[in-house]
Amino acid sequence: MLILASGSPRRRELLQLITPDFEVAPSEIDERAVSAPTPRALVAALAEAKARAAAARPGDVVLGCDTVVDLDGRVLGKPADRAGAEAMLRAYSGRWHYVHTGVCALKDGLAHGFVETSKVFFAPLEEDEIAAYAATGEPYDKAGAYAIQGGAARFVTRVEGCYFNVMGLPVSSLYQLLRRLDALG
Ligand SMILES: Cc1cn([C@H]2C[C@H](O)[C@@H](COP(=O)(O)OP(=O)(O)OP(=O)(O)O)O2)c(=O)[nH]c1=O
Repeated sequence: MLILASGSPRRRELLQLITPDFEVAPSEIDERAVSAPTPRALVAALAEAKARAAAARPGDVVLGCDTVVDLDGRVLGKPADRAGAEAMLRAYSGRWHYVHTGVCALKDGLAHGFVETSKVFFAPLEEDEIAAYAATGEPYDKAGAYAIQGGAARFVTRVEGCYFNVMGLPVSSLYQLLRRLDALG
């Protein structure tokens, strides 16, 4: 069985685009206990830690994932509060940033993983737009304080790379990996 070790409703929806045959078993890890030299190495390590923390039976393939925004090498995860969310949105105004998602598929104790990177450009934002978006509450459970599939769609003028990767799961690359691991039923 394919197990999605994630509590994210977005990831569940996106995995449905690949296969209906999976179970969801969110794994709780202390993300602050994991460190890495680069944002890409960090999402890879967190994805593997989430996959290894989930309960699995022999033959299962367990999927762990982690998404962060990378602004000039600085990792932006979920904002702590409204001021934090507004500061992140202000920082994206009129420029590119990267979004990295680490994916780890664990099969018989062996980790098969990759990191996918997309580039996102935000239009120049004014203070009233930033405040209004933060006030919707949408940024708080999102890496980097925005949802490209939600209200932040208004701000994103360009995406280079996989759109779904920005939402939390690089659908096409993951499909290829799951096919290779014979995990698609
Ligand atoms: C940038 C961005 C992130 N996100 C979401 C996807 C993820 O749910 C979340 C990234 O946080 P993560 O810590 O990667 O994941 P999570 O805590 O939501 O779920 P789990 O650890 O159980 O797998 O941000 C969007 O939905 N849209 C976006 O545009």
